[in-house]
This record gives sequence, structure tokens and C-alpha cells, in this order.
Amino acid sequence: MSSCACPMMPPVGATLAALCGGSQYMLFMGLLEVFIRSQCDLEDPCGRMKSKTTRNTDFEYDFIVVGGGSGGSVIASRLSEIKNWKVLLVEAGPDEPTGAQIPSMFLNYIGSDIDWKYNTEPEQYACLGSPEQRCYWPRGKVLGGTSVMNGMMYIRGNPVDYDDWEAMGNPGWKWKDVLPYFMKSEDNQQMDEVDNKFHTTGGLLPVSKFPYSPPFSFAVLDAGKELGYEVHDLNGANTTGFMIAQTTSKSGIRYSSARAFLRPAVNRPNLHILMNTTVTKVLVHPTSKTAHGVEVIDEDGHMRKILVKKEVIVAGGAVNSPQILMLSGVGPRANLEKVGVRVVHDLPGVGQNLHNHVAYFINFFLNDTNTAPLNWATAMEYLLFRDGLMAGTGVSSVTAKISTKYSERPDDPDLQFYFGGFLADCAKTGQVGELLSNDSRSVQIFPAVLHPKSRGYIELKSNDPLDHPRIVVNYLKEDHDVKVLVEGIKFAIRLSETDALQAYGMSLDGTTIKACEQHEFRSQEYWECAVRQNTGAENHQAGSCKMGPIKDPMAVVDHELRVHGVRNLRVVDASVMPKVTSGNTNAPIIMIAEKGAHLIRRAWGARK
Ligand SMILES: Cc1cc2nc3c(=O)[nH]c(=O)nc-3n(C[C@H](O)[C@H](O)[C@H](O)COP(=O)(O)OP(=O)(O)OC[C@H]3O[C@@H](n4cnc5c(N)ncnc54)[C@H](O)[C@@H]3O)c2cc1C
Repeated sequence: MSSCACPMMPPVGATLAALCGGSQYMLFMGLLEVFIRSQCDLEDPCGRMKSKTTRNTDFEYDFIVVGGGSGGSVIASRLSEIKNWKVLLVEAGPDEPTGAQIPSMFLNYIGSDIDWKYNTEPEQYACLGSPEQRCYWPRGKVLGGTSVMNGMMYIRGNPVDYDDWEAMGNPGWKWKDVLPYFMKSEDNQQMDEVDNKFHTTGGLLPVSKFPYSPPFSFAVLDAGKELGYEVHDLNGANTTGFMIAQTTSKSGIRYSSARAFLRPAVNRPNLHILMNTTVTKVLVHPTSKTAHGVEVIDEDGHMRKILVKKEVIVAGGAVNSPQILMLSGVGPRANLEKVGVRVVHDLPGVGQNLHNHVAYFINFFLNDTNTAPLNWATAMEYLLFRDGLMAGTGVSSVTAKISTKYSERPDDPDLQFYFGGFLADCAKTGQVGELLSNDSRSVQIFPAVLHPKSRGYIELKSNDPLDHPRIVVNYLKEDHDVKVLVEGIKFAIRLSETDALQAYGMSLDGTTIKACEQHEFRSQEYWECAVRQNTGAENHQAGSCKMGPIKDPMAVVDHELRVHGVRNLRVVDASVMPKVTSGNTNAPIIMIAEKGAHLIRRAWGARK
């Protein structure tokens, strides 16, 4: 139970009004923010972690965790369960803003000061219609990392994903082996609504459907049934079909990794947290090749070295973890020498094998007036009862996974569908019926390729640790990815034509993309052109510190997540996935961290 009997934290980052677009939003969003911050379970002043400063951190810790995101929060929480291990978690960003706990505002923080705001290099095959042909990558720079700004969908992937990981030379990672680590975290709030052999209660991570989904969401499920698909738990025995997803939330409140895993540890004297502090490198001894500490810089520019007795665990995410390794002298020799970083260990795979799902956003209109879903009525429903549109992500909690003709195995879906619309995120007046535009209401369907074959890389642009690295992702380089994506577009249009969705008068937005106008609208050629122009860059970056055996020249960590060739250094986040999982990545990363924590505890003699 959250208590308010502690000082409120100062506001973090931009106000809700500013996030919505400024002065026109001031009155309603400003008042709403005051109400939101006065609610104890949202503000949670007693549960929040207190940050140390670079001056009052200890000289030495048993473990230093770099990055407090989806993976890092779990590691710091689990290691500090051992009372005589002193753990330091260093996070580049601040604590979670209160507004980010509201599910319907999940997109508001993209581009704000808790986002790293990455852009790829100009892409050759994708994002051709974006400024400078760069794709935008939001990533959380905040305690809780990207789990503070994600859509919260709880998806484990296809069991064969993990069997593939093991077949790639990683013993202990097949589905049967990883399932217990998914379940270790899980506190499922709706065991009677899921395939309950695969779920459990009692873990630190609440998993539940939002209290409310708009009626249109149920129509999408009916549309799926019309096309012959089952509606069931896609985290159960069968991963093909449609569902309203469970999410990392409870009673209409987001549970980021920080909220779920760190706040229960708030009173542990052996867990220290340094926020607003960036790790500039891991200190690795050049001859023994052993990690012995980190160098950090805080928001005032103070630099410090902090030593470690046992291990440094890097959990900076798929962009920052390879960057941190390279800044530490661990990475491809040629790139490090080019930017003036002294090579400690030549490891060619660091930053390679970068990949991501890739999507396309298709807009449809409904026979409905385009009014703002957020207003005083929806706000009151949330503030008083944690129900209604603010307690969810609108239609975005619906998802579906299907196999195309390109899928190579049974029950290994290669497309996932996301949906958008009815999002109660911003409003100017709060009046019921506030018009957003004179068009009809729009909804979106986003097919995403689950088994992309295209690969890219990350390398250092300079030896300045605060510089963004160079990101070359090569979306849609492989024709396979284009073909699967176009199958997804055709399926989305078929879905919109079902009786269930025609009841809403759903119609495809006929606005054409200028650069594709030489092709007939809706033809194969048109869509192949369209996906390269308006590429949906997706948010499931993975693979840049690939897990694999030493004989794999691209492997960065072994099956116990230890960096090849360097002692006392591990990586535990999305970057270690040798191949991205078939679905959203947050739950798999939490699983990786649960298993990683177990491996570390076992290696250092903890009994359990
Ligand atoms: C808009 C969006 C929607 C998404 N929706 C979903 C969804 O619905 N379901 C789902 O499962 N997944 C979703 N994802 C993806 C998922 O949230 C991410 O894959 C996951 O959170 C990444 O976890 P991570 O631990 O690898 O990295 P992160 O969570 O990004 O953590 C890395 C942390 O390290 C910190 N850090 C980095 N460098 C340093 C440094 N040098 N020093 C100190 N700290 C550092 C960062 O600030 C960050 O806090 C979404 C992502 C986005 C952007």
C-alpha cells in the first residue's frame, strides 16, 4: 500500500501540458497534473529510490550495475537481496515522472528529456521519407529505462525463439530452461483468464490486462475470429491468434522495472543508486583484462572512479551497452583505433548483429466524430476509480500474431499486429466532445516483421562518452523483410473489411505517398515502395552484444552473459539476444536479467 507520509519528489522533466504541445494545453493538463500528483499510489513518495551523489558514494562495491532499465533494475534488485553484498546502480537519467505511470500517456514522453532521442545514420533502404532518411529511436533515459515509456504489453515470444538461442551454442537458454525465469518475476493478477500452466503469482512484476478497453478493441478480436483465428493467451501453449494483451501494470498503473523491482528494495542499506550519472567507461586492467570499476560523470560534470570487488554488469540497452564496451577498449580494433580509444581487448562482434523488428503504420477512418478521448469525464473515472480510457492504452493493448507463407515452422508466427486509436493522452479544454479535427476518427494497424533478416551495426563516432554512437540498422536491406511486411499490410486491409469492423464503417485512408505514386495504389509495388518511405522503425532493438560460443566470431558474451576475453564483466539486456524474440521485448529482457542474476549469484557462492 503506497503512503503519502514522505516529502514529495520535485517534478521530473517537462509538465504534461508541455509534453502535449504547450500553452493551449496549460489549463486542463495543468490541473490534471495537480490531481495526479496528489494521489499517493501514483506519486508514491515513500516508495521512491533516493539517489546518492558522486561525493557520497562508497569507494568500492561488490557489484556495479550500469543502467537501471528493464534489465538493470532486475539485476540490482536480485543481487542486493544478499545482505552482505554491496551493490551500486548507476543510471544516466532521473527518477520516473509521475505522469509516466498513467498508461494512456505512454507516448507523451517520446522526445522529452527522459528520452535518449537516438537517430540512425541516413538509411539506404528504409525511412527514405524521414528527414535526412534517418529513423528515430526513442530509448528511456530514466530510472526504469525504456520500461517507463513503453506500451507495457507483456509478450514472451515464441518458444522456438529460445530453442534457437540454445541451438546457436547457448546451453541453458531453450524454452524449457527459460520459462521458470519468466515465472519467477510474474505476479499474474488474472490467472483465470490465461493459459494458467504457463503463469503464476507471487513475483515482483504485476501482469494484468488494463481495467478498460474501448469497445472497438473487442470488435478487432471478432474480426480476427471472422478470419479464422482463435482469441486466446498468446503467452500460452499456442502463440498464433488474437488477444487483448496483459501488461506490466496493476489497477491502471504502469509498473516499470524500477517500480516493480527496485521500489520494494528502497530500504536496503546495501543498495545504493546514483541517478543523473553516466558511466563513461568500465575500468578494465590492460594486462589481466579484468574489470575493476567504472568511471562516471554526474550532471554537474564531476568525474569519479568507483571500484568493484566482484563484477561490473553492463545493462545500458542495445545502443548503449556496445557503446560502453567500446569506450572501455573492448570492441573491434579498427573502430576503436580510428577514434582514439586504447584497445584493451579486440572483440569484433561488439556493436554488430544489430537488428530490430520493422513495421508499417496503416491509417483507417471510422464512421465517428474525431473527439478527444481525454476529458473531465474520463479523467474523473481514472482519478476516482482507476478505470476508463486513462487506465489503458486505448486500442493499443490488442495484438495478434500470424504466420505468412514465408514462415518456416508451425506455430512460429512471423508477423505481429499492433493497433492504435482511442488514446486518452492530451486535451485542451477537458470538455466532453472537444473536436480534435474535422476528419473522421482514425485508427491504425501496424504489422511488424518478427523474424527480420536484415542486420546493421553500432560503432563509436568519437571517443567522447557523451556523443551518440553511429547507428546503422539497415532496415529492409533483405528483400525477405519487405515481402513479409507487405503480407502484413494486405492482412490488415482484409481485417478492416470484416463485418465486425465494417460495423464501424472502417475504411482505408487513401492518401498516397508522393514518392510511390508511379505505382497503382494498393498494388504489391506500391506497398513495397511505401514501406521503404514511411518505415515503422519499431522499438525492439536487439543483438548488438550477441550471446554465443567463443568459436562464433560475432559473439560478445558467453551463455552465462560473461564478456568473452574479459574477467568480471557481464552484459544483461536486450543486446545479448542472438536473435530478437517474436514479440515485444520487455518481458524477455526481464527474464534474461532474472536468469543473469541467478548465474551471478551462483558464481559468487550465494546459496540460492
Ligand atoms: C515507445 C516504445 C514502446 C514499447 N512498447 C513495448 C511494449 O509494449 N512491450 C514490450 O515488451 N516492450 C516494449 N518496448 C520495448 C522495451 O521497452 C525495451 O526493449 C526494453 O525496455 C529495453 O530494455 P533494456 O534493459 O535493454 O534497456 P533500457 O530499458 O533502455 O535500459 C537501459 C538503461 O541504461 C541507462 N544507461 C544507458 N547508458 C548508460 C550509461 N552510460 N550510464 C548510466 N546509465 C546508462 C539508460 O538510461 C536506461 O535507463 C517499447 C519500447 C518503446 C521505445
